[in-house]
Amino acid sequence: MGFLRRVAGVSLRDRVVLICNNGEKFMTKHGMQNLSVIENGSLVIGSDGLIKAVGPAEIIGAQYPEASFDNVIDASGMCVLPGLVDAHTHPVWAGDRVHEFAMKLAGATYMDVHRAGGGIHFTVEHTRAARSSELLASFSSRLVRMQRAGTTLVECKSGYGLDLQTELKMLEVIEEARRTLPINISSTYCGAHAVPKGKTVAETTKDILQVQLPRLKEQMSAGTLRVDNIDVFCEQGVFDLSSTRSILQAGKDMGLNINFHGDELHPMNSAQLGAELGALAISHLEEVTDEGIAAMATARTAAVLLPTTAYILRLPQPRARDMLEAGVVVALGSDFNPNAYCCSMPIVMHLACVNMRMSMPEALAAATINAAYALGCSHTHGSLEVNKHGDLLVLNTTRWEHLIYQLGGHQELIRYVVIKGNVIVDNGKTMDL
Ligand SMILES: N=CN[C@@H](CCC(=O)O)C(=O)O
Ligand SMILES: [Zn+2]
Repeated sequence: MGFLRRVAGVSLRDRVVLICNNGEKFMTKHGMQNLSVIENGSLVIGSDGLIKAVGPAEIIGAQYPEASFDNVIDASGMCVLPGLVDAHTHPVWAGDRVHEFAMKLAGATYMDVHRAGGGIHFTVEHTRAARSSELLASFSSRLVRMQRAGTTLVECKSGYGLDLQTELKMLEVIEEARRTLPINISSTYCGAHAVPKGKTVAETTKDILQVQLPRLKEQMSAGTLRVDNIDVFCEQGVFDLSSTRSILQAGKDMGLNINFHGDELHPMNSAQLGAELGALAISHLEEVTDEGIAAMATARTAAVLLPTTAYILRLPQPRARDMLEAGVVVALGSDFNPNAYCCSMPIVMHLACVNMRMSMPEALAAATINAAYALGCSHTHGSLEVNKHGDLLVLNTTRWEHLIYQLGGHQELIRYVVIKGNVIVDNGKTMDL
């Protein structure tokens, strides 16, 4: 047992929700409805932060006497889940947009605000002016909030720079957080988030292809920046299908995963384009067509659904049920951004269940294994299986469904958040349900 010299252990008398137990990289409808759960289980995390064993408590207990552990969590009467995965966020920015929330409540649409020079443009102005240290400070506190709500892996986009200098500043801030904070980060270049004021789509596309992406490539090759995904906001009045195609293809040629915004406010055939380009994921899809759904199912392109956006903007709900029936890999994201200010995946799952008609097991699979798949990380994250990261939540309840059922109750329900075997959040409270 040499490798177990410094072991963090979780010993349980109750339920461990594995999600899946057969090395699945994603789950479709049937699997999502039949999550793998062990009653009275135990789980062992090694000193390298990876899961070493998980199974019935008697078997694991015999293999690993408690004396071999640095840290033992007795989770009797509680339940254990994989850390939540947030597959879509815009968390690096300066300047909030609470004034625009008021405008939208009074009837303005998202595009009304955008065309009037607000929305993304407002945030770009403030983010360009902000120092890296300010961006890092606010970004870090948002990440801490996400961790407290159970997120252990989060996708983080750039996209409030729209010029080389600010896009790099944002990506460097994301990189710094990745190096210094426990939460796992998947980093996305989203230089095509909007067409900057005073520029055309053609000029912007040219700048991205000829200036921004080549510079990114240099920094990635030099090892100074790690970027995982490429994103474009494919939408009427933003990037059309042809500019979206050329930017995504160029990113793919650099080794980035395609993961973009599509079919949100208008049907754009984004889903078909993504499927054709081998996109790992497409987000939003409120306006996806039947053909788009079929194409995504065949290509195994994940649909990252964002219930907060449809809720806040009063959009039609994404067609989660049709996607699940068609065999699409459905994932969830918070879409945290100055328009949709939500750091909580438990709230996102609740909205997905009520507004998009997903069941609680479907929502949990969409916020764990399928969200990890959308980020190309489901071989290491998204379920409690041997050799995956020891990222998990311990809840103050025997029924994990409380995490979704109790709208906004996650702070009291989450007792521990563990990332790679380290306890990151310890709420030390007991509660009455
Ligand atoms: N739709 C485009 N992008 C974001 C909103 C960004 C913003 O409004 O700042 C989204 O996913 O909802
Ligand atoms: Zn977004």
